[in-house]
Amino acid sequence: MIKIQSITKSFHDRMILNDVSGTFEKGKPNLIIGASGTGKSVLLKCIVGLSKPDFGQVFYDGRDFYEGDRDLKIEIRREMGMLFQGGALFDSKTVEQNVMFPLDVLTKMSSEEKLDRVNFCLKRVGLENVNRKMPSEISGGMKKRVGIARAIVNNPNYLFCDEPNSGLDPQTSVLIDDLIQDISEEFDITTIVVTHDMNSVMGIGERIMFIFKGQKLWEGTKDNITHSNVKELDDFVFSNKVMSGLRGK
Ligand SMILES: Nc1ncnc2c1ncn2[C@@H]1O[C@H](COP(=O)(O)OP(=O)(O)OP(=O)(O)O)[C@@H](O)[C@H]1O
Repeated sequence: MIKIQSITKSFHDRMILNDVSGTFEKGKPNLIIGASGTGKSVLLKCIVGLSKPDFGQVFYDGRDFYEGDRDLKIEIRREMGMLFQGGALFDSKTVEQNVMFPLDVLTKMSSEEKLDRVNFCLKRVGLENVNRKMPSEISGGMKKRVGIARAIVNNPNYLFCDEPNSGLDPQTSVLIDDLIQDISEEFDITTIVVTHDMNSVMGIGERIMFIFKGQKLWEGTKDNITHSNVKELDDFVFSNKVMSGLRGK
């Protein structure tokens, strides 16, 4: 479980995050949603340690990340897997080399052990016989799968996905969402997904935190998101044409 407490962050005297608290549970995807520019990515960066909050704490299963010493930070970082926007694969490396990269950097595993683990993860995301392909030779959806395989290759306790569906067609998006959900459950990972995709929200939104102008205005599930009585959330949810149609607008 990840717990955040009173996360506050400004850039050049402009407050981007204002006193955001909450918990992200193990074994499921926890969604952070909100409109563009509302502070979701900054919040994710504060959580993973890429941007230090001006105020507030982040606890990884009780371990205070920012108060911890260098060794604790390294230990927690080793337990993180990240899926970046666009997959962020190394273009000059093969699929196999891309997925193996964290093992090369973070472990002392033998070549055979690394290859076994890479093949296990590629199989888990539904990719086989693509080890020697270059990223330029595979589709956007396959790149995302490779990104997921790389994110889980080192057995993370925590998985962070920033807009995992960007650039994907709706059908492929659903497959990627389902994969993220299944993997979180199967390997008992605390997963945080940043998204503004209502399809994802209605698909895998068992735990949702809604951010509006740097503040947490609501949290709940996909089942109660449509009757929250929070105007800003309604505006966000029903700006989606499908959702608006369901509401009978
Ligand atoms: N390093 C920075 N310096 C100054 N301002 C920043 C910095 N990083 C982010 N911001 C500002 O913080 C605000 C929130 O940005 P953020 O990227 O978190 O939005 P977001 O909700 O993730 O949006 P999107 O869905 O479009 O990615 C924006 O106004 C952005 O310009």
